[in-house]
Amino acid sequence: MKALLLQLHRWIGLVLFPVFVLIIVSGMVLALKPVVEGGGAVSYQTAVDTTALTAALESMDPEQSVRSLSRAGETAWNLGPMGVVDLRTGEQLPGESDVAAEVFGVTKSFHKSLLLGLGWFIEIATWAMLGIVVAGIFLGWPKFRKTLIGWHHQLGAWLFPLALLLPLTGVMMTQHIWQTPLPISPGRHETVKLTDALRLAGDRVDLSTLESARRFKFGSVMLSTADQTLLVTASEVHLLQPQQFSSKSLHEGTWAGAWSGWLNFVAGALLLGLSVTGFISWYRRRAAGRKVSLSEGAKTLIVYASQTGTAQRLAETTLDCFKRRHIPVDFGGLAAFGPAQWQRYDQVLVLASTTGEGELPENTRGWASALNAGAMAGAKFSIVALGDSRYDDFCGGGMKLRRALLEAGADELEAPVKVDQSPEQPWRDWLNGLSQRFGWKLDVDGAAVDAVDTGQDAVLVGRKQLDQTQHESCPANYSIELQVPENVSFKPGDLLMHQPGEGERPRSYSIGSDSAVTPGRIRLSVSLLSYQDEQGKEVLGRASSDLCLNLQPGEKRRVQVAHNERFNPPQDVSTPIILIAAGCGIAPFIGFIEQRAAIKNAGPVWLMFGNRFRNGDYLYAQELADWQGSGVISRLDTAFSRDPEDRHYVTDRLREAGSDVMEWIEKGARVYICGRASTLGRSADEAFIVLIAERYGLDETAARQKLDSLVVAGSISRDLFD
Ligand SMILES: Cc1cc2nc3c(=O)[nH]c(=O)nc-3n(C[C@H](O)[C@H](O)[C@H](O)COP(=O)(O)O)c2cc1C
Repeated sequence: MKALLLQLHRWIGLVLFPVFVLIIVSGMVLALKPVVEGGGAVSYQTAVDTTALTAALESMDPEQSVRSLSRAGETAWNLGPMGVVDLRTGEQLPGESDVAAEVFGVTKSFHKSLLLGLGWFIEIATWAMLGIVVAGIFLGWPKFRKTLIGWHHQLGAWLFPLALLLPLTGVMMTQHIWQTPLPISPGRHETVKLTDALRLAGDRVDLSTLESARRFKFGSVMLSTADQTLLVTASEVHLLQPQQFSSKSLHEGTWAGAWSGWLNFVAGALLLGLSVTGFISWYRRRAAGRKVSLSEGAKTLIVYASQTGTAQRLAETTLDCFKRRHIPVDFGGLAAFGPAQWQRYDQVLVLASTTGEGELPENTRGWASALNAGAMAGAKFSIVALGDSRYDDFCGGGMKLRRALLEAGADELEAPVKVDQSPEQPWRDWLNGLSQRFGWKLDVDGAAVDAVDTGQDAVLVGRKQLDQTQHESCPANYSIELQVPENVSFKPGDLLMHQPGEGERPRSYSIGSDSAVTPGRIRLSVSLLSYQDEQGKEVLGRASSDLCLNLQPGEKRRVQVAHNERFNPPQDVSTPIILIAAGCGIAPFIGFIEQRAAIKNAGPVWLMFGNRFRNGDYLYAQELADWQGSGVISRLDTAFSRDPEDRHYVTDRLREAGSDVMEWIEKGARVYICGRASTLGRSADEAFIVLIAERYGLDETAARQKLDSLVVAGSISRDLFD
């Protein structure tokens, strides 16, 4: 229910945002009317001569087109389009017309119908605004956060009655609720002329203090004197009972003169603030999901698929080369452009890296696997695949993408370029080749490419076993602390590359600390791998045994930090996070939680952790309990699959808490999943597909697509290993 309310609150707010701004701003101008008028009219010495007034009107405006007139001096009257006229002399007083009245008049028509006769639309928008404000209060009491959306929540909650005032009274006005009752009702009425109304009323009541006369509903005329309001029809004169409080006086801010005007002005400012902060927060979140740049008339598209940022930086350098020659190009992450968009360009330049074991970067896999045969017919591309030949599947990710593109019918412009570690020279050759072929004349050789990071020494400063391996089947897990130079920057979720021996492929370990919190201190959580070789002999993993057993305190190894931006904690520390880990997948999350523990007002953390036995391999049990005790972890769910009294996996917890998880995501939470690809990775995907399908009533294919889009938008990030 809350989820539905949030969707309504958000989407109605976004769709009607421009209309709300127009209504609110014009309403704020109108709220100043009682302020400008000071809550009371000027009092005059001279009694009004209604005979002179009607005579003036009849001679100057025989068609009776004037809609309203008001007193502008002792003997002067503002006759609308005819300006201000002195009744004694019949003289027109130029420049004396009431500017404020004109401004308020136009603004009022705008506020009521956008000057386009759209009264019905304004009525619907007012209902919608009321609905949004009411839905907002049902979304729960917010925690204080110093972010734009944090202010949106706080202002909306604390000042709810003020936010409600204008839309509620607006809707009441349109429904004629709590208004001064009118002695006349809709129907066929004869329209009374202003002059006739003045005569008719003048015969029965004293009009010597008349202040204004204006056409009113159903052909009537409303007259205001210093102490009375009269409604005149063709045959009758009604005295209206003054009513201080009504939906109209509250909406117009006239119930207490200037004060109530100011109050409504502030209420309008509040509504404007809520609309704008809501809109900007939504826009920022959306923009963060896609870094795209588009140029008018672009014939070339540059896309990248990057895990640790190298392919992205290279793609940005490629973009710069075009920009310097003033050649329009479009640019962005692979997943930001649908297959059909590729066909619009003469050529698409692709830079794609490899991660895992020959995989494409996380957020592009769904895009590539969704390509259907023929979907890319007519698209032309050239690909640079980044990789490292020390891995078994050299440039496997880029090559997978290339195969998928060719199978979908795209044409390749040039042979693919495979890059082994340092991309600089092969990239220059590739772009120079394309530049010559298409006559772009790019200055590729003048472009500066980031130097390849050659790594740094890391010294072992601490190591402790995280579990008591009472169970043969459990691998031993270690927390390892390494000291690197303090100028090396890293965030939780970045990878530490460690090469156990010459020519061997580097292994990557997730970093569980933040250089901003513990400068130079890299924390890893490493599982000591062991397997049986062909002869059935127990063999230890090369890299893990080097870190867990061989490396001695004070000894060093050459390591490299690979940034993994998609798996770093959210930049906005108030963003709620859900961390799902199995076994050593807890590694980065220790850093995530430690980072939040170091900050005040950090957003909520929900950790789901699973392993085999509570007693034995509940990694970091004490630290997690402490963080839960101090409120840093707001929710902690565990699952121990081999404990007879539990026998659950962490993904069972995910399934059980599914509606809460989806609600968190809808409210902007980010989900991080870390563990083995073959176990946690696969079953978390399956769980999410079921949850999404149930929540939005989708079939499996559509739910899978939605999951892919959540991954692309950064709502769900995975760091999986084998
Ligand atoms: C965790 C990890 C796994 C990798 N796996 C492979 C691989 O299987 N095959 C390969 O050729 N390169 C592999 N690489 C090397 C990267 O593709 C290479 O460093 C590339 O320049 C990274 O580009 P990126 O920063 O844009 O992701 C791997 C790198 C990392 C960090």
